[in-house]
Amino acid sequence: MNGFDDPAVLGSDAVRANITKPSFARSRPSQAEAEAAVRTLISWAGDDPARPGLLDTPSRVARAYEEWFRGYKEDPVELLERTFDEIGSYSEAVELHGIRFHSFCEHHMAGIEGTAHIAYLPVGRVVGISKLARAVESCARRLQIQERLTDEIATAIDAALKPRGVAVVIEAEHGCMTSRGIRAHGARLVTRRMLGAYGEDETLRGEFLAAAGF
Ligand SMILES: Nc1nc2c(ncn2[C@@H]2O[C@H](COP(=O)(O)OP(=O)(O)OP(=O)(O)O)[C@@H](O)[C@H]2O)c(=O)[nH]1
Ligand SMILES: [Zn+2]
Repeated sequence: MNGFDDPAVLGSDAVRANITKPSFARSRPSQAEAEAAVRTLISWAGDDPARPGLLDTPSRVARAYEEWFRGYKEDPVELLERTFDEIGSYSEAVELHGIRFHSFCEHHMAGIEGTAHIAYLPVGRVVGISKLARAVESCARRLQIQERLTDEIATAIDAALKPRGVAVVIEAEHGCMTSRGIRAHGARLVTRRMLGAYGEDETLRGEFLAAAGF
């Protein structure tokens, strides 16, 4: 089983819709408005946005936001759709481990530093491995909670490749829990999404988790 035949088990249409390029980009404020907002936050933090060292900061922050939130301009499914079908009779798991990423939590806009591990069981085609890492980046460079990030990566792979199964595990440290609040340094959140055969086959799932270091 693959695709969206069973939304209760596999990635749902709602998740699929969320990871495509969002339509709210139409109402995007201007760069001048973004820079004014940064000046407001500098004042709120207690500093003077007019002092020389901070004069260029709003435009730098706006440029940094273009990078940090680049994911809103991308569609991870599109990135994954360039596939190769000359794979002989290969149908074993394809696994990519240790994909480092940087994201932002949607509650505090604090950094999330994490590592993703991915596996899928190809049916007649595979994707270039860099595209798996690009799909992680595309989903991560948005405001996220880790559970949804995990789900979106799995759903994107499932939608693009129609494999027999997809497994995604993410371990990450959340800045909102380490630099503020409870200050639980070193605490890591682990989330996983198992679709198709990975949801059904405990042995397969166990092999993947062991290879991912769990
Ligand atoms: N499940 C989940 N929770 C997250 C994630 N990122 C941040 N959070 C949590 O989101 C919650 C937001 O809770 P609130 O009580 O509204 O915010 P807060 O008062 O700043 O909470 P504290 O962090 O406990 O000070 C916090 O418990 C965060 O730890 C995530 O990716 N997944
Ligand atoms: Zn947070």
